[in-house]
Amino acid sequence: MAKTIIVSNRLPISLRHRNGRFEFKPSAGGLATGLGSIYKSGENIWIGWPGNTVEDPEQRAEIILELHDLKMAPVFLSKEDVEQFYEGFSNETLWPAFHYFTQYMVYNPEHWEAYVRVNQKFCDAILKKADPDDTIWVHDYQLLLLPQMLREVLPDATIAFFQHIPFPSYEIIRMIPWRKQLLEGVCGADLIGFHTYDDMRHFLSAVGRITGLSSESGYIQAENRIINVDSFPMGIDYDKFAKQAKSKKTQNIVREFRNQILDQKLILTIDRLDYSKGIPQRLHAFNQLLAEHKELHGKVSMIMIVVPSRDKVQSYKELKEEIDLLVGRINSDYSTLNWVPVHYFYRSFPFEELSAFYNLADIALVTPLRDGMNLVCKEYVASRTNQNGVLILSEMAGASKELQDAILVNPNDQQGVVDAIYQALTMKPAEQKDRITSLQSTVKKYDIFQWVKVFMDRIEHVKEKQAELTSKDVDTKVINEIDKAFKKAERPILFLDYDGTLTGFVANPQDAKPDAELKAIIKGLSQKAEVVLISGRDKDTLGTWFKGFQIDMIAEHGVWVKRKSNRAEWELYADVDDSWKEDIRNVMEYYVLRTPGAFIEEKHHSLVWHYRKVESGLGDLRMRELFSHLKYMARGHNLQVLEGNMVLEIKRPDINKGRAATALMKGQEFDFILAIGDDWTDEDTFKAMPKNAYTIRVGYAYTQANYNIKSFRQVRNLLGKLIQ
Ligand SMILES: O=P(O)(O)OC[C@H]1O[C@H](O[C@H]2O[C@H](CO)[C@@H](O)[C@H](O)[C@H]2O)[C@H](O)[C@@H](O)[C@@H]1O
Ligand SMILES: O=c1ccn([C@@H]2O[C@H](COP(=O)(O)OP(=O)(O)O)[C@@H](O)[C@H]2O)c(=O)[nH]1
Ligand SMILES: [Mg+2]
Repeated sequence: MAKTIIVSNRLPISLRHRNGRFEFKPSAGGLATGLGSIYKSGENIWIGWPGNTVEDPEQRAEIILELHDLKMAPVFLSKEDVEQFYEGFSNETLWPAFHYFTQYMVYNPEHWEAYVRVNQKFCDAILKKADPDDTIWVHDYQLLLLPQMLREVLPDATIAFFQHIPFPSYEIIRMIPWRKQLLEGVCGADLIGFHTYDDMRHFLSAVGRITGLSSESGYIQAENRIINVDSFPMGIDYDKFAKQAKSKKTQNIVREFRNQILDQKLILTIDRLDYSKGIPQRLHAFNQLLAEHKELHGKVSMIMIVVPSRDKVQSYKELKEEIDLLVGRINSDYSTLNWVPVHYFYRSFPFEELSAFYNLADIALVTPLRDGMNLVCKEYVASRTNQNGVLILSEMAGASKELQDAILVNPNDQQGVVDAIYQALTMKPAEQKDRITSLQSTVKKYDIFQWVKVFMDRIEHVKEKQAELTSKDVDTKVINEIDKAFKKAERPILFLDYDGTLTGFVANPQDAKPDAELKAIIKGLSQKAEVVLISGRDKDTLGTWFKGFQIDMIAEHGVWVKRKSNRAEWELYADVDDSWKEDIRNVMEYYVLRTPGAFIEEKHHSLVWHYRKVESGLGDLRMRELFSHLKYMARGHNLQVLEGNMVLEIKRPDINKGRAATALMKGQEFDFILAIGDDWTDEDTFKAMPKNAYTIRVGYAYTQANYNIKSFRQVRNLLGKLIQ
């Protein structure tokens, strides 16, 4: 039976050195809890780094055995791996880039090499455990290359990826020299998840611009499959926090603390040591609050927990010093014998004590400058079982998209943060209750178990969608069937679209000339069958490229036809009334003037507005504007506006490839019909074909055709086989 493999840089345990031996401490982290039901069942497993360097082979063997019982398998990292892959590329290049701290980014090719090497190490470890049809769920920015590495060896595996940190705008991603490899790496997955819609749209835009893969409604069209990109805001184990808040143990700790701080109001902040968390900025705001509101002295204090993290990375070391200094300054400026403004702890706390802090705090001040999600704010909400307390939350945390009833602040607006703290300190119990109750219902509903379920269901959905599209793939069996039918036929006919079907796409349409291979194929076919080139191209280009070929040509989607006899001239196939063109051309020209790079192509029956040379993004925007403008005008003229690949075309609806193909076959009997095309204009051809025809759409889009085929290369192979 297929199994599920969870992969993350860190395993949900921590490995500690004690008395010359290693000890494991299982992590109670949200992700570990949420995924517990998955990796602990059946043959499933979690693969990752145990979080310490272990060189001794005997110790390694021991660790492997012990982890095996916990349903985990380790990937051992050497000291160099830790320095270059973990501290280096992951936390000195990707982390600052993805959190918009470009000033901390390091561009070190050795770090990049280590990143590739360690991703490969993870891949090898997985391959030792994985079967071809397993589901592999990869987590986070340390492993961006892994999905594609896995895909190359396990083409049919189900691979999903979730990123826990933000995905920044293309403008940031483009700064990374290895951006293309990184994006292509992630695109090895079938499903790619982010915490928020903004992360996902940034990702889609970067993929479009950097890899050239296009997408629609969250589906990327890769060469041989679709990839779904979606937003899955992660939750916490709500009941665990709510239950712990009421437990005897936690309540005892709360009472003890309360006895010491009496009726002081408490502001709680909890973060890993990280510049993305905005800790110094928060201290500055607290300092300003104390300067502005003398009446609060002795009545309010801050409990600041900073959990040590990545302290070998230079920017983290400096941050630690800055925080130490600031806390020292505030306390030395304001402390009295019985009041300390900032209680600062540089360590982590056990769950019961953490819960006690959440319980005690009148206010949680969560003001990261950037955060993928931020779970601390959700844990605070879940712990407020007395329905009071105020959450102040940064707009820059993913969680702010869901927690709209918090007091939302811009962490860069120091005065705004000061005002928010004051508002929280003076908030009436009734308002506190309203806000916290509403926050609780959100956090409770979208908890970590719901998150895992929704993500896993989505994986299944994507696989079904992929299967639907590839079920019609032209495989060897189909090729043989077509070949046999073709060779048996006495009067075969072939309708072949040109761009995207017989050749690939190029930036300049005039460069898509037929090469020697294609000419040979068409020539060969024309000796055995009626060959009809059926294209949207203008007649002069087609006529020049295929001069002297014994084939029929339909140009401009069916406006012109040229039969194969040598003396034949281009004939108008449709009577064309072009009186509408002037009005429409004027409008299109206006949009050309406003859009550098855009141009108009005039065909007999249509006008086409091209934007493939326009700055990416702007082209789309203008096209949408022009679309709605033209749609309005089209009604009056009985015209049809169609969106194509980087074009907007307006034309008469009764002229199309299907009509032309039908007219060409009229009164004749063919015992073999094959039609191949790659876009919506070819769908008209497919629809017009009799039932016994073979119809093939290039690419894995939804289609009226009986079959899909991967690319023009496979089309050439198929046609090549017919003339052998
Ligand atoms: O493994 P470390 O280098 O010690 O760092 C700890 C983890 O930090 C990051 O957490 C993020 O995930 C949270 C849950 O999705 C999210 O709420 C938060 O906003 C993120 O910063 C990181 O993504 C993990 O990979 C690290 O293990
Ligand atoms: O002493 C502590 C302080 C915090 N946390 C946990 O650390 C996590 C921090 O997650 P968050 O998403 O807020 O930030 P990240 O560190 O992932 O960037 C939360 O689940 C906290 O409960 C902890 O285990 N021990
Ligand atoms: Mg085409």
